[in-house]
Amino acid sequence: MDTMLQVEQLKLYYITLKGVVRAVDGVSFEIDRGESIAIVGESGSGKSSLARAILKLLPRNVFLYDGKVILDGEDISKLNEAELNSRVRWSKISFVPQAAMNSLNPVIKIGDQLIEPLIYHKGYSKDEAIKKAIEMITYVGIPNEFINRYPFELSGGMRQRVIIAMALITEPKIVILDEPTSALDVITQANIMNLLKRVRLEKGISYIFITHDIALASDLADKVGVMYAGKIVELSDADTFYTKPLHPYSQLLLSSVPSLREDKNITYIKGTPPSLINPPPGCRFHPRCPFAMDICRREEPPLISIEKGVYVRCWLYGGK
Ligand SMILES: Nc1ncnc2c1ncn2[C@@H]1O[C@H](COP(=O)(O)OP(=O)(O)OP(=O)(O)O)[C@@H](O)[C@H]1O
Repeated sequence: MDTMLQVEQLKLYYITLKGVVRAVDGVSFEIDRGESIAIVGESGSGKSSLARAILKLLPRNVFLYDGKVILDGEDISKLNEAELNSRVRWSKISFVPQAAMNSLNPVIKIGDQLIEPLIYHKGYSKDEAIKKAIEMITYVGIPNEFINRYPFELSGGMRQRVIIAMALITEPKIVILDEPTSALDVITQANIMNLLKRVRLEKGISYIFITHDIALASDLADKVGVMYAGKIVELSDADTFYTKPLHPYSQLLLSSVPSLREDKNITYIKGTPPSLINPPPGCRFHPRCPFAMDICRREEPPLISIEKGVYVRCWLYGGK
């Protein structure tokens, strides 16, 4: 197949007064052209940090940034800011950060905000950019006269559509969406999900969809990566993941989701996610794991290959 993005042993550590936070600790996965992955996990597991590490959008307190991010054959983790801005960010990968709809500039009209990436990253003239902005805003389901409105004149769902239009306007190959529906009511959430599905189908775009809501992720993803304490603990195709989750953490995550179709017992995951400054030795999940064995407390499990495309980081599946 045609690999679009390959993330290899990516690490992003932060330095703080309390110590080094290992937010992304050796994450690897790949996606083919047009394929999508959902990265799921509890709050604080490192999902947003992973998104920023892929784009090399690093805060000032970085302690370590390491690994490879190979996009369309080029390792973009080695590029400098100027190269990333001119050739990669927006043009090849767009990023919709958490709560992006609230970060639209309140004093600039929607249209002027939409054309910015085209002018700065794609070299469009203003007239060409306006034409494209009108086309895009209509495509995401907003009447074109809204390009002359200010963000406060739009509902939350409309602002999220504007953000999606902005992410798509430069025709990137990959869009990273960090909790794209979490601030919206359920009906608007469903509408935005439908829009994202349509975009995917029509434009053949790849998504990296970051969420703590695994039920939502099931709608969009071909693959699922479960993050726990900075590491991927299960990587699988979506069908296998939702029908036969392997890692005890994945099983607990899935059984904590209520379902309208089945009468099932809802369980919750006891305890809290570990500190990323002093994570537990061995498997980072062992203090919360109902199946923890001796080895889990001592040695970190490797990512074990179960079948093609299905990996799990758990001693229950072999090893020593
Ligand atoms: N700049 C930073 N400096 C220090 N620690 C940070 C920084 N950014 C994030 N962290 C810490 O890194 C860990 C991972 O955070 P991150 O936001 O990546 O997780 P997340 O899974 O996306 O969580 P959420 O869903 O709540 O956003 C957390 O412990 C967080 O407090």
